Amino acid sequence: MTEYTLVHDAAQLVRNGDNGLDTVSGAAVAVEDGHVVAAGPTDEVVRAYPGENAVVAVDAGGKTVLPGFVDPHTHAVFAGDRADEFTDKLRGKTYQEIAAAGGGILRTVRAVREATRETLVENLLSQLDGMLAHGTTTAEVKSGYGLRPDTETKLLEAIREADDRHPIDLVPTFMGAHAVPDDWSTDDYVDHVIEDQLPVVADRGLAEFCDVFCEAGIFSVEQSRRILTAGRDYGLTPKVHAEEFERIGGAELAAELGAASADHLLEATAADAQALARADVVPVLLPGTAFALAADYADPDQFAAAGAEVAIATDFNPNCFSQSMEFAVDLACHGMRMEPGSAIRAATVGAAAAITRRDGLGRLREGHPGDLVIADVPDCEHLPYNFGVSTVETVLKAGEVVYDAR
Ligand SMILES: N=CN[C@@H](CCC(=O)O)C(=O)O
Ligand SMILES: [Zn+2]
Repeated sequence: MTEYTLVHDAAQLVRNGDNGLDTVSGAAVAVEDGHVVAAGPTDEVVRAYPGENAVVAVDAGGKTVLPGFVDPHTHAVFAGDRADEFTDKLRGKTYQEIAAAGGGILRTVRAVREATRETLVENLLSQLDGMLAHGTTTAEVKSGYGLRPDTETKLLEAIREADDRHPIDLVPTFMGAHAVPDDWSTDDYVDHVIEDQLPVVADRGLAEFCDVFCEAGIFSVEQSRRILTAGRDYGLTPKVHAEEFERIGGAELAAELGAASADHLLEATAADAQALARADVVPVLLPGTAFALAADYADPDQFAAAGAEVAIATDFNPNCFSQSMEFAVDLACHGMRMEPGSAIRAATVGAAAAITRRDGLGRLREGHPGDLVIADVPDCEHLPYNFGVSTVETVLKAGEVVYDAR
């Protein structure tokens, strides 16, 4: 007899179709060998996969079943803490002023350079527990707090080890171009990233994507192009931090290079949105960052109007200290004014596309990964409607219960 997991009698199941959520009421999902083998009305599913023969059967009566969240933009591996900078921001300091005074990214770089690999792994595992408790089953994690070959690889090795030890699937991104270290000219540091960091990262197969903080005063479009093109030559797919504080052309660069995603986009224009959509680059919107910076939110409508599959992410980092995709969905609705269905799609299918997983991750359909969340809400509209609390009750990864708050 085959071994399968059954989740049955859900008040609502979100399957995600080619467009829209494709919901089913009174539904069940069966998962075998890590993949969905049936997802639809409970009576149809249990006819083929009866509860009494299931290895695990979970009654989702009155609750909503949705695909596990994919978080496509995090800086989740770091050491130290910057809570005092949060208070400084509340007192009126800007992100750039804090960075210029020795805080910000370079402060976390100092802490990471002093930390052992084991500490970084333990820190990341503990953050992943928080992410899982809010429904994340796959997450991208960037390096970028090392800024030297040894410390960038230390971060990426920590990501690899945490991936082996934690149920959340991790997708590693090399981001040596996250900031310019003290005592370097930007051009020299760009050469260093290309000549001394990228080859080591690529040779050791430590990353899938290469990202750059393309921003006024950090890396110009031309410098970003050099790094991303070199990364692409090593087989790393480009991603771009684009138009966060100033619009300098990062979105156009992402379109030109066929990047997997362009992220932040607070200052992006409708023309940028169209360029991204034409090039099939996923706009990744980070409502938590705008919330933490008290900045204006990105405008999701301009990306949707251009025909893009929009993604949302936490941007979890010491400046945006939220591990929760549930909160990202809440903010996408309450802050960016996305409708609940659009926000949930952006946190699943859209987010999977942002890490080039367009093969079924983020959908609960036959043949697709059995990663799912059972939320204690009668339908998915209630998930962001009931903001500020966790509605995630149970999480299954590849059909196995990996988190259970019941
Ligand atoms: N904008 C650049 N990088 C991060 C912030 C990292 C940090 O402040 O430590 C971001 O995506 O928001
Ligand atoms: Zn980022």
